[in-house]
Amino acid sequence: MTDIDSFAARLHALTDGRASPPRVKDGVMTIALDVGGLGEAQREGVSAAIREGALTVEGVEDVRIVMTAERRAPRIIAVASGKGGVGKSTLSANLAIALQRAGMRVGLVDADIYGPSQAKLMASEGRKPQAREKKMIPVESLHGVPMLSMAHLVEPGKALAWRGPMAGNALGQLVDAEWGDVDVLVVDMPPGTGDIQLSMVQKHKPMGALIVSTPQDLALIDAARAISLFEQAQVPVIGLVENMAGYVCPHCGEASDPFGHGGAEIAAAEMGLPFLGRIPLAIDIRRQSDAGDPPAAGDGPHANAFRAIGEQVAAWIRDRAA
Ligand SMILES: Nc1ncnc2c1ncn2[C@@H]1O[C@H](COP(=O)(O)OP(=O)(O)OP(=O)(O)O)[C@@H](O)[C@H]1O
Repeated sequence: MTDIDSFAARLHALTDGRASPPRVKDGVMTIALDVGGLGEAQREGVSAAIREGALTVEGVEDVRIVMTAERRAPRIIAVASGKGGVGKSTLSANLAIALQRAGMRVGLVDADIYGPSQAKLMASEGRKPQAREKKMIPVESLHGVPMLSMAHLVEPGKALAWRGPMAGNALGQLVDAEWGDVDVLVVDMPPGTGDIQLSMVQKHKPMGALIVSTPQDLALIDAARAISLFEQAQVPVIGLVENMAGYVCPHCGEASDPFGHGGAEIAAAEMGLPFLGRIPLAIDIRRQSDAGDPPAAGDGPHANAFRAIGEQVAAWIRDRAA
């Protein structure tokens, strides 16, 4: 026999937070289950598992599962780094596209309130979000990923002189927008471990975080700081990505490692975290990013590098959401 509290904890894990807290009256346990987005077989599988577990709770003779199709908020995947300029925004944009190509419904939020760059990277500059019932409606990007960034709200080139709480509110508006049937929201975090990052992990509870670093020691020390922020907030770190690894000269073909080689993979192993892959330092990646044409949307070795990372993240999300 199980007690109701331990069953409630198991229920949460079993349903990925889709179930209401269980209530028992006259031997009947009642649970509301949000089945929005679940297929028939998944609904039946989850219901059967709930029923089986519920009947082991002391005093429960029958189980009533009320299915609701309430839309749930998208799951958040935060892309973070300790240091600025290591390629978070580049990875976020390409990850969003790679996840979409892996069959997920993806949205993108630029949480870099003071230095937004996603509108440029995703070719959606100049678009203005509409609002419905006080919620923003994301703008469409050229690549079919709905997105929101401060860049869609403020005039280009204007500096934002906001204090922490205002920036936190702005982030809330971007994240709690009208995301429709989006099931995964990739959030491009600002660098470091300040107010926005705290408000992100505390208020918006990402499902997982991806950490980007360049291979050299200094960047890795900062990455460790970002990892510890997520770990303290009990946000699982999906893994580490090494960016700007290895440079192949487009003229002579000679390979060099301006920022060192393999540092992030070693650091990931030391911290017991998965290493998800490396993205080379390549002029084409910079050029295409500046032109609003993320490599992941095309073909070739760079697209493949982002796709391989996207597939691992998609598998991680599916594992957790199953
Ligand atoms: N793998 C790469 N090869 C070549 N250039 C790259 C690569 N990754 C990123 N860049 C370039 O480096 C610059 C910084 O990248 P990006 O803006 O993605 O970093 P960031 O960590 O988001 O920066 P910030 O801290 O300012 O938000 C950009 O000009 C980008 O095009």
